[in-house]
Amino acid sequence: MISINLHKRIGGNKTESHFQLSFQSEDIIGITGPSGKGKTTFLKVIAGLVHCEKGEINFHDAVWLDQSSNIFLPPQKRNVGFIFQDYALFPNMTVIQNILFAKTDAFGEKELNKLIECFEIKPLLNQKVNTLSGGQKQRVAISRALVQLPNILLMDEPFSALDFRVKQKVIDYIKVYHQTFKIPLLINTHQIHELSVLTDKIYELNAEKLEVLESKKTAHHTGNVIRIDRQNQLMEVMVNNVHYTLPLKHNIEEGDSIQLSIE
Ligand SMILES: Nc1ncnc2c1ncn2[C@@H]1O[C@H](COP(=O)(O)OP(=O)(O)OP(=O)(O)O)[C@@H](O)[C@H]1O
Repeated sequence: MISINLHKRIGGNKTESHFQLSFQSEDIIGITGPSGKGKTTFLKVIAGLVHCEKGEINFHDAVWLDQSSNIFLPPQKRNVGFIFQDYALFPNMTVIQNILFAKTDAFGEKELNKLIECFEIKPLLNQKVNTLSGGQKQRVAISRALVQLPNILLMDEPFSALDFRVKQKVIDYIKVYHQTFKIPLLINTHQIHELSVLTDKIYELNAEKLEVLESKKTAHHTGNVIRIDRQNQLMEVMVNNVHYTLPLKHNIEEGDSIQLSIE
């Protein structure tokens, strides 16, 4: 069990925001909410990059943070994978140098080749990162975090620069990666439909606290099919103002209502 309980003043706020959640290694957690409420800041506190006013982080049996006992495990000992909004790649290194810098031996060559293939970065491997487009940089940043096999993967708007087709491939890869390595994922995004295809639970950081927005374990709804992508055999379904991207079912047309049970 991973339990996080943090209090921090965000921006110039006088009151502290409260960020509290618990989850298992098998979980993928989504966090959404209005801009500037502190989603990125709280991810940085979990990584140990930013301090908070008050709080505890228990990672299974290890205490990463306990302000009341002056316990603060430094970032390098937490082995956190962080995908930053601005990618934070080494600009003068090539793509493969960036990836190999982070890669752990436990992430084998075969797995690396599969990732390179799936993320479509093979032609870019020997290019300097500062010559890449935003979407290409983002794929490298995700790759670099994945090959690290971190204790937890913190992803800040990880798919924002990817086109629809590549995004589906990356999301599918991450689902399998998560099932294989059982690394918990915390994903910040405004693109809530991206979260819905991946996450077990979605929280919203709003009004200075974190609230459950959706839990897949209880989601059984009627949805409207708002878009069909026949090329990739996907359909976009809207349920209670949340978008889901799902495999296309037979005989479904745009505008249809369908029953959606998500486990
Ligand atoms: N390095 C910094 N120095 C000072 N203030 C900062 C810094 N980074 C962020 N802030 C402030 O902290 C507040 C929260 O920012 P944060 O990036 O955590 O919000 P967010 O919810 O992730 O926003 P977004 O959804 O736009 O990414 C904002 O008011 C921002 O101006």
